[in-house]
Amino acid sequence: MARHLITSAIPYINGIKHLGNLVGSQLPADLYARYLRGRGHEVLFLCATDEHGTPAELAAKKAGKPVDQYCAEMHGVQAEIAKGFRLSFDHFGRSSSKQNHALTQHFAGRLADQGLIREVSEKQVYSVADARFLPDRYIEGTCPNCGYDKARGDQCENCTKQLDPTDLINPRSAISGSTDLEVRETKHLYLMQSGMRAQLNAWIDEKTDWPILTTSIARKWLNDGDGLQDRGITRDLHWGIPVKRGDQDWPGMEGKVFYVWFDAPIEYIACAGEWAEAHGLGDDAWERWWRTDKGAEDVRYTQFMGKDNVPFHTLSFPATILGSGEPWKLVDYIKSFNYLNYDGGQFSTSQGRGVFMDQALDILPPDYWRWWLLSHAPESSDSEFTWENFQSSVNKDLADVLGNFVSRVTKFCRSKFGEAVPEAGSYGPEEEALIETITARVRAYERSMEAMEVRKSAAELRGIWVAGNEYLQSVAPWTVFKTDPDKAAAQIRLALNLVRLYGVLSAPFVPDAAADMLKAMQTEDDSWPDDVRAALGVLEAGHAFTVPDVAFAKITDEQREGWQARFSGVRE
Ligand SMILES: Nc1ncnc2c1ncn2[C@@H]1O[C@H](COP(=O)(O)OP(=O)(O)OP(=O)(O)O)[C@@H](O)[C@H]1O
Ligand SMILES: [Zn+2]
Repeated sequence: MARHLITSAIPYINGIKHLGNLVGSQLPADLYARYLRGRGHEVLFLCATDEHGTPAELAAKKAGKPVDQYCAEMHGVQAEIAKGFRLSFDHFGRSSSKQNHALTQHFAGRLADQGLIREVSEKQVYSVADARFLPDRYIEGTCPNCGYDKARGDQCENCTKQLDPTDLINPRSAISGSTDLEVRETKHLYLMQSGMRAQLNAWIDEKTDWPILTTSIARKWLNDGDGLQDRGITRDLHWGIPVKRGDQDWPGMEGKVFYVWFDAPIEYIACAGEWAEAHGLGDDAWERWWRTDKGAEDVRYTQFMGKDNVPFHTLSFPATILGSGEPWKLVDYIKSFNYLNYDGGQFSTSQGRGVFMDQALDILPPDYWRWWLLSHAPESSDSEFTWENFQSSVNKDLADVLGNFVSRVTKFCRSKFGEAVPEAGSYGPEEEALIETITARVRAYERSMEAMEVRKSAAELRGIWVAGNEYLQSVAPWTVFKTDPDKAAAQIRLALNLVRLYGVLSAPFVPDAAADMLKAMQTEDDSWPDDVRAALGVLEAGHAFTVPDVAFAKITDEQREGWQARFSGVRE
């Protein structure tokens, strides 16, 4: 038994996530966590909401709520939807937790002690009417490039040009509209990442088994142009973690908070602390996952994320950890994803384009989405969601192959032998061949899952389902029954055991259907088939079962067309 720490990129708080976000982080992390638990490993699977920064403040303002209340509510919404998708987090935390406040301040203090923080004096726009500095999105004005009059301080949405707030013509406060603005000096802390370039390069070079997507993005940021740059870790904002040096005040930094990119990954650690607290456990319970001096040497830590998050996880967060000089656990494997696109364009939260997690659950149960998304995960390149593909994959794989197998076997048995595993007959060459095929396929499935090759794992699992169907098709117990009922009984005995096996193997992908299969087989034995032959004998003659309800209804053309129309515009 090994110990696995698994984290998914933490979703930003300002809205409900779309299916791209889901398949790019939380869902494959859940697949892996469920698989490893199924194999008997000890797993701690963590996720949280990423709550600080200007977008959260602005979204709260738009909703007419105080930002802390807005974040608490949105955390509740995201937690509920995560449950709806059966995401099996051991804890779903919040980057605004007291644990993250303390740890973020602790890391900043350590980095300063190690000489890795410097103070920088910058010019920033200050609003006299609002009595505050106005970072990026808080300031609007006319774009110097294209003349668009609602350009933001960080970027013009019209011409996409990256801007500095001081570039804007006729700038005004996005909070009050005031034009009583002036440029003032303000001091910020910078993390001296540039000095850690060689150390980070050497660390990335060790990671020969990481996805190319991960290491190529890391190397680009490390080495392109002037190479990895120092980065500001503080902001002139109200909402965030107050700047402190450990538990001490930081002279000159009064009223400032840490920049969200700095505190968000530290939440991976803090979340373990939240988990321990939620379970009434002490510090040693979470430290044995995170501190190599306190029991975490044998932990394997895997992170899941979309490609835009890779630089922070390969460089900035490791710089924080390594720079602290303390024995914190470093990530062992980063599984990154390309993007899932939506029907000829991109998913977009800001534009409300695509299907969002709450809407998806509104129209179909989680297994349908989980299966399609995972079996089409954007691994080697971007992939695309289309309603046609969704309909045909779900109907073929889940209804025609898996659902049909379960239903045919159980119904046939009920009508010919009754609702218990039949006793007569013995296995012949076809059964032996099937056991061999399934054994080989289960081993291949395990290899793909261990390598976190999501699409390949889905294909292997589908292959295991197909093998059962092909067996049934070729031995045709319904025909055999007429001349040799004992032989048909043996065939059905094996097939019923396959239903249980499918329940065990399919659980990481389609947990609800898997649970239904085990329930119908009236067994709680969900142990992993290390020995497939033995696993196919778990349900002995006489063991009672029930015929499950239709596990997967087919998606009709009418449904598809309706959803296609409903999700073609933008979310209001
Ligand atoms: N279209 C996509 N396909 C796959 N993964 C995605 C996609 N868009 C975002 N992600 C990933 O989803 C995870 C959660 O994203 P986050 O909440 O930070 O939103 P985001 O990256 O700002 O996305 P968006 O801009 O669409 O809201 C991140 O790991 C991100 O890389
Ligand atoms: Zn412009």
